[in-house]
Amino acid sequence: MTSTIKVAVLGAAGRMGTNVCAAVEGAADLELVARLDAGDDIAAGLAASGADVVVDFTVPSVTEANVHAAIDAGMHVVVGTTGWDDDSRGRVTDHLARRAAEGVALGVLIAPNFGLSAVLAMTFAAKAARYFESVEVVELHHPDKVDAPSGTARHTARAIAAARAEAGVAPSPDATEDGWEARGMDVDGVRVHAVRLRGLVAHEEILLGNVGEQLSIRQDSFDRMSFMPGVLLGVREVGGRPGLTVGLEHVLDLS
Ligand SMILES: NC(=O)C1=CN([C@@H]2O[C@H](COP(=O)(O)OP(=O)(O)OC[C@H]3O[C@@H](n4cnc5c(N)ncnc54)[C@H](OP(=O)(O)O)[C@@H]3O)[C@@H](O)[C@H]2O)C=CC1
Ligand SMILES: O=C(O)C1=N[C@H](C(=O)O)C[C@H](O)C1
Repeated sequence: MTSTIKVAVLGAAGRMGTNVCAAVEGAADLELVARLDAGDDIAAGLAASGADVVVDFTVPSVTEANVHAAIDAGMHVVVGTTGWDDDSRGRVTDHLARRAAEGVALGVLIAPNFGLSAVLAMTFAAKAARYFESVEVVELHHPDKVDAPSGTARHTARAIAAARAEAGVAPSPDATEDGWEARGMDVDGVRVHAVRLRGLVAHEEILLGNVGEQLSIRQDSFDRMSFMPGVLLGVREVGGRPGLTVGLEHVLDLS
C-alpha cells in the first residue's frame, strides 16, 4: 500500500490557499495536515503538522522566511508566491546545500505560474522570440493583486531575454527617450506592462512584431481552479527533485 503525502498550506485563508486546501482534500493520495495563515507561528505549526510538503501562497514579504522555516523543519516546499529574485533564490539554494551536506536532501519548487496555459504561453514566447525584431509583454490581473508586474510576466521576460541573447538578436527597437513610464518596466531589456481591472483574474499576452506581421500569444486564467493541477503535480513531484527548481516547465519537461 502506498502512503499519502502529508501537506501543510501556508496562506491557507487566502484566494489561492483556500483553493489549494480544497484541492489537497479532494486528492486521494494527499492528506491536508495544517492550514496556517497570518498570525500563526509558522515554525511551530510546521513542527506540529508532521508535513512532508509545505505549499506557500502567502505574500512576497514573508515567503522567503517561510521557505527557510520549512527547510529547517526538513520539509519539501512548493511555492507559488511572487517576489523572488536572484538573491533570495540564491539563499534558498545555499540553505538546501547545507541541509544536503547534513544528509537531508530536500526539494523546493518555485513556480511563478501553475497554470498550464501560462506555462505553455511562456514556453512558446521564448521559442518565438529570436525570430522577431520586437517583443513586449502585457499582463492583466484583478486589482487586489499586491505586486506589479506579475511574477509570470517577469519570468516570461527573463526567458525571452535569455533566448534572444543566446541567438544573438539585437534589442527591440525603441526611439523613446528615457523617463517615459508609459513604456512599462524594463525586465532584462524586455518591456513589461501591467493592467489592473475589476473582473479579471490572471492573464498574459506576449506581442511579437516584424515588418508586416505580428504574433500574439495570449493565455487567460478565468478561475483559480486552473492553477490546481499544476500545484498538485508540484506537491507529488517535489520530493523527487532535490535542490531548487524554478518554473513548472521543468517539471512538465517543456524546456
Ligand atoms: N504561482 C501561481 O500559479 C500563482 C501565484 N499567485 C501568487 O500567490 C500569492 C498569493 O496570492 P493570493 O492567494 O491571491 O493572495 P491573498 O492575499 O488572497 O492570500 C495571501 C494569504 O497569505 C496570508 N499571509 C500573510 N502573511 C502571512 C504569513 N506571515 N504567514 C502565513 N500566511 C500569511 C494572508 O493573510 P492576511 O490577508 O490576513 O494578510 C492571506 O490569507 C501572490 O504572491 C500571488 O501573486 C497567485 C495565483 C497563482
Ligand atoms: O496574484 C495573482 O493573482 C497571480 N499571481 C501570479 C503572478 O504574479 O504571476 C500568477 C498569476 O498570474 C496570478
